[in-house]
Amino acid sequence: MLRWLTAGESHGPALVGIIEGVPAGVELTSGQIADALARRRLGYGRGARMKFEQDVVTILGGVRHGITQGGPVAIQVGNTEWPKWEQIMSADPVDPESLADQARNAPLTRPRPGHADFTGMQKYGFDEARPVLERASARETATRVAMGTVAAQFLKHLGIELVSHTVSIASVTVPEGRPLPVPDNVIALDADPLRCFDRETSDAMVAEVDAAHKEGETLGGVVEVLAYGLPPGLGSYVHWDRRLDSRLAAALMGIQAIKGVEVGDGFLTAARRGSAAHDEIVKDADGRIIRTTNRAGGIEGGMSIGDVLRVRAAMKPIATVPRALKTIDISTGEPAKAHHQRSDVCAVPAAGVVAEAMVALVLAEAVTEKFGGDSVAETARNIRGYIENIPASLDSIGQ
Ligand SMILES: Cc1cc2nc3c(=O)[nH]c(=O)nc-3n(C[C@H](O)[C@H](O)[C@H](O)COP(=O)(O)O)c2cc1C
Ligand SMILES: C=C(O[C@@H]1CC(C(=O)O)=C[C@@H](OP(=O)(O)O)[C@H]1O)C(=O)O
Repeated sequence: MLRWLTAGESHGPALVGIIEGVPAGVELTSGQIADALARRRLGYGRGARMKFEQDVVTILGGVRHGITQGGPVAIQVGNTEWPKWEQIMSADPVDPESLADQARNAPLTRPRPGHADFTGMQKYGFDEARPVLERASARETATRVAMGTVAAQFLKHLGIELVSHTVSIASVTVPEGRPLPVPDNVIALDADPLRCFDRETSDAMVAEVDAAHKEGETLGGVVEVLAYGLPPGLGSYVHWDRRLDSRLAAALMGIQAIKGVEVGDGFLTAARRGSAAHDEIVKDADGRIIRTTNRAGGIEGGMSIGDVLRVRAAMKPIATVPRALKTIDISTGEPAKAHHQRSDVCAVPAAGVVAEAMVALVLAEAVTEKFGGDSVAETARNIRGYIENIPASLDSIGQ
């Protein structure tokens, strides 16, 4: 069993994550986690905070000399902005006088539409939005990417690799039918300003972000995560919460600002006729059982089928719109404009990296569930044994 938790606030001293159930023997260094966090900071359209803040990674437990030991892996991601927030976000009580003259401490009484601010105040009994936004902020996704790096390293040992990329920014979309990016494309993808593999589309996306920025607007978009090298049979059809697709959907939907998830061709499939909607089963020249297409995105009956996994997530436009939206000032009861200090114009490329981490975590959990193993060598052996025991009449792997 693999489980994980995150804690920490956007402007607190640090974020922290613990992942439990990672087998021993996985190669993991703080440098790898720092590299993954740097990828999350990429993307044309991200705000000022990405430039002046650093993610400081410390592995607090579970790893020795670059190898997991089988115990919980604890990772701290320090906020370098902490000194400015030390009093406002202090865990221990502070003298209210010491805060009085700091503009930063002004109560946030103009809740921002599209954020957790207003309902969070109602639900938790706060008279301003600071305590809500501190935890609701997507700053927390730094920890998810750190946890996801552990999962991805584990999967890599088993020959499973992930790729994420940007499919659309607002209405600018990669044309249908382009070949999917493969793990070898990752460096080029990360070098693209929007993490989009299609040069022309990427240029159009940059122009779209510039136009939105100029007009005080924000943008959303769609990201896709692909997983290569999965064995057939992760997840199950026997119960709804064991389905791999339902677990992936929940994980992706659990990312701040994600409003839709598709598996494979998703909503497009609903508009097709049955004969053009599924992936027919045939034999190739070597007698191996293959699919003619991958419209299902590598999942049938809630299980991986051994083909490329393909899931998409749709992100809404950033809710802190510079051209501020209407709200009510809770301190006066009067109409007002929502609080706005700064924000990303577009965080879709970063959301792709977060989505990749969430998919890695779901897949790592599904792998440990099916194959177990206290060491990664044992997990790999169990996978090999399973594959070797699939009868020749059902062989879709070509062992
Ligand atoms: C990587 C990432 C960065 C984000 N950056 C911002 C931001 O700078 N400003 C903002 O208002 N929302 C930002 N968001 C989105 C908010 O966190 C999100 O809109 C808010 O939590 C409410 O969305 P929800 O209703 O889906 O929870 C970001 C989301 C992600 C995934
Ligand atoms: C700090 C990060 O993202 C933040 C997510 C976020 C939000 O409202 O979700 C709002 C912004 O923070 P602030 O309101 O302090 O400018 C982003 O910078 C990060 O991703 O590391």
